[in-house]
Amino acid sequence: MILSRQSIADVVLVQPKAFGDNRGSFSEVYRASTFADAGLPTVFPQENISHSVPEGTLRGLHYQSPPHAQGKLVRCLRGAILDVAVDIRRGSPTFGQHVAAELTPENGHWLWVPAGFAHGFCTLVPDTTVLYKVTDYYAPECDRGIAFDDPDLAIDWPFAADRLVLSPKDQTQPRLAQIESPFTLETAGAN
Ligand SMILES: Cc1cn([C@H]2C[C@H](O)[C@@H](COP(=O)(O)OP(=O)(O)O[C@H]3O[C@H](C)C(=O)[C@H](O)[C@H]3O)O2)c(=O)[nH]c1=O
Repeated sequence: MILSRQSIADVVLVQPKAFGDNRGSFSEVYRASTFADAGLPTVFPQENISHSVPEGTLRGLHYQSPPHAQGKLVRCLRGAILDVAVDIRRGSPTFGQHVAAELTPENGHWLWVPAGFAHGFCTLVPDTTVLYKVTDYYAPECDRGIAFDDPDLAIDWPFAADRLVLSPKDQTQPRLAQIESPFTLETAGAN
């Protein structure tokens, strides 16, 4: 299992090793000791699966505010996504910058998105299933969002806006400049 810190060092791409043979393959996709050695959390009290039918389904950009901020460990079980993590930690030298990674069952990668980041993905093909482990429980009162098309974020989504499928909530999220992020580099913590 290879853990690679990305252009924003707190975001980590996790690449499990696959053992192939004539039957198919086997991978250890999570090992607490490896995560602990890398300074990543090892307690994920909730796990989510979302299934998106149309290609171009965009879920995000979401985060939970403290006291229920969530780190997310994201993988794609079927189909393909462009997964995006946006640094919203006030005082961070990479505030407003993002990491994007293509996640597929074929590459088997996870993306680790720490608390203090807004998260979203866009499906690249129909019938895409995403599984993600989170470091705190769902708290609807702490559910927050940022506009996927915030020009200050300059995220290069794979489809034009008129081909994207969004929830009503995600069609009306505020821009990052319009909110006061509840996170600072100190409160969100590095990991
Ligand atoms: C997130 C969540 C949602 N729900 C319920 C609330 C709604 O009745 C329904 C759909 O929720 P929502 O439209 O917020 O689902 P997504 O748009 O996929 O939201 C997720 O999308 C992006 C990618 C994220 O990173 C978050 O994990 C999460 O915000 O599931 C729950 O019961 N538990 C949960 O943990």
